[in-house]
Amino acid sequence: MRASSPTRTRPGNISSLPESDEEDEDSSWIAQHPSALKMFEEIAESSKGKRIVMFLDYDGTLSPIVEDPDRAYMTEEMRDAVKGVARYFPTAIVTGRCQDKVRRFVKLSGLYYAGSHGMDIKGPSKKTKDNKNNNKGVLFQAANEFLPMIDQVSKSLVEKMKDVVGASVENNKFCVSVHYRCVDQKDWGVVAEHVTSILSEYPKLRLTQGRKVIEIRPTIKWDKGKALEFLLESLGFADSNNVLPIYIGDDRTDEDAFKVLREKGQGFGIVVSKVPKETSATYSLQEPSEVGEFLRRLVEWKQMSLGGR
Ligand SMILES: O=P(O)(O)OC[C@H]1O[C@H](O[C@H]2O[C@H](CO)[C@@H](O)[C@H](O)[C@H]2O)[C@H](O)[C@@H](O)[C@@H]1O
Repeated sequence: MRASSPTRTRPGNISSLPESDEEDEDSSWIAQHPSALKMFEEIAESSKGKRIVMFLDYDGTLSPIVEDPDRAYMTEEMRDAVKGVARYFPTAIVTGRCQDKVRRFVKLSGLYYAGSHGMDIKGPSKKTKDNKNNNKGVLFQAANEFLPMIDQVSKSLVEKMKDVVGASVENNKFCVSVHYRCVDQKDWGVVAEHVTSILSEYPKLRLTQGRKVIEIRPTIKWDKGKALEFLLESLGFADSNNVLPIYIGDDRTDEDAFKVLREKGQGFGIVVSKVPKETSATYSLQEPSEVGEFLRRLVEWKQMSLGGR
């Protein structure tokens, strides 16, 4: 499972190789995926005459990675930055988390939320006369028939992981996450074995991997890339040249969205990573604080272009 964490393309394990090799490698990666902050003017320039649509992953992008998934809070500064962006551009949170949970973390109305890797998409909620949020914003649920199965598999995993110190299971409604960040590395194999043995009874479910997490999800052809396409279409931008989608994410599952943008030749993927890794993103940012800075600059630039409003 070592490879399931963000990977760094390292030379072979020969200890005498000079450190500078690594620096060369880093600098060639950064040349291929330059900082979105350094390239801000170019990005802003290419959006002229186009409508920016912003797609934001949550964990590792808006909130720093922490040990306890239930405490992955975003800062108030980040919340303000996202709120600012959403004031000017349609904005979606696209996450592996279940939609309700990420909504509780982000705490902003007026956004699109695509939870469970895009299998559960809801538009901005509207308040009814009695001031309750209505449900009309539901746009899409890709895998309803899998709900009982996901529930069942989640319960079996909870049971099975009881004997692995540090492992935890998170039910994300249309998918399940098995976390091993806090598991001693010598027991990672046990986690993998438990997951594989349970999954062998569910041929309609598959595994993907994220940052120290194994994700179990339906075999349907749906991912964050499909969610991005779906949202662009819902916003009226299918086959439009007047749109500039920007997707910011840190994880392997975000690569599906980066690939869609690359294949469409439209917009940009921005990967959040401190280390070189294989990616289809165009630009990079090092960490969530830089994501916040990028979002704030976008807002300032938009306000300037509107004459200070
Ligand atoms: O698509 P994302 O929003 O990036 O969600 C992917 C997974 O993110 C969360 O796990 C990750 O963040 C946790 C909190 O920082 C960290 O403890 C864990 O090791 C990371 O993998 C979330 O808890 C998972 O359910 C998501 O699938």
